[in-house]
Amino acid sequence: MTEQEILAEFRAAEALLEGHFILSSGLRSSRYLQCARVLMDPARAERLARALADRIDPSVRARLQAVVSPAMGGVIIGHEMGRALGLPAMFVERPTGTFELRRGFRLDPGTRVLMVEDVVTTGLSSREAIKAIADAGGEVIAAASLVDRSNGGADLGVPFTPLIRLDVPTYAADALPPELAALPAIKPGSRAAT
Ligand SMILES: O=P(O)(O)OC[C@H]1O[C@H](OP(=O)(O)OP(=O)(O)O)[C@H](O)[C@@H]1O
Ligand SMILES: O=C(O)c1cc(=O)[nH]c(=O)[nH]1
Ligand SMILES: [Mg+2]
Repeated sequence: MTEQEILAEFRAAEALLEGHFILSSGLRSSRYLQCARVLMDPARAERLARALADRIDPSVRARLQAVVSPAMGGVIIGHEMGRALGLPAMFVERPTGTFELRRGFRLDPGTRVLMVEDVVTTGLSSREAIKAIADAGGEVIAAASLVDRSNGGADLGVPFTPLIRLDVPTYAADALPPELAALPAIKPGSRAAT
């Protein structure tokens, strides 16, 4: 799948949003990739997951034993990556504020895991998910996401494969450009605001 074809999928899903967004990290942006809209079409979700799975280094792919993704945004793409790779797919969630494996999901010690996100901006959620997987006994050997909007800034500590990289600026809340400050801010994601 080419970058143009991937972007066309996002456009067709009306997932490229413009406005004033409060991101998971607290940073602000005039653009938001709403992956839930992309993934609401199961055929599209399957197509994009197959394209993402194809990009993972084959020598890494061959060693993977499980997919684990951080809820909420990672759940659907994680499940589709499990389908594409023929692996079990689990998720970590944070009802108490810190990601943990619940619902009877478990990892045998040393299970080699692919951590799958929908979007990576600062990489904080990915790193938190990787720690939760390690705490549960898994070994994250690679990470993947639909979108990398970190502008090369996210170090996840493992090889990281995004389906598409998008160059989208972010701003500290106290350093907004005037056109952004003029718009009401909305926070689409589910991380509790601090
Ligand atoms: O790289 P980061 O700076 O951490 O930002 C990316 C994270 O933000 C979004 O999740 P969010 O925390 O908004 O919650 P959700 O997935 O539960 O909706 C997205 O799903 C990633 O997990
Ligand atoms: O950083 C985020 O919270 C974020 C950015 C984005 O474009 N899309 C998303 O789902 N989350
Ligand atoms: Mg998330």
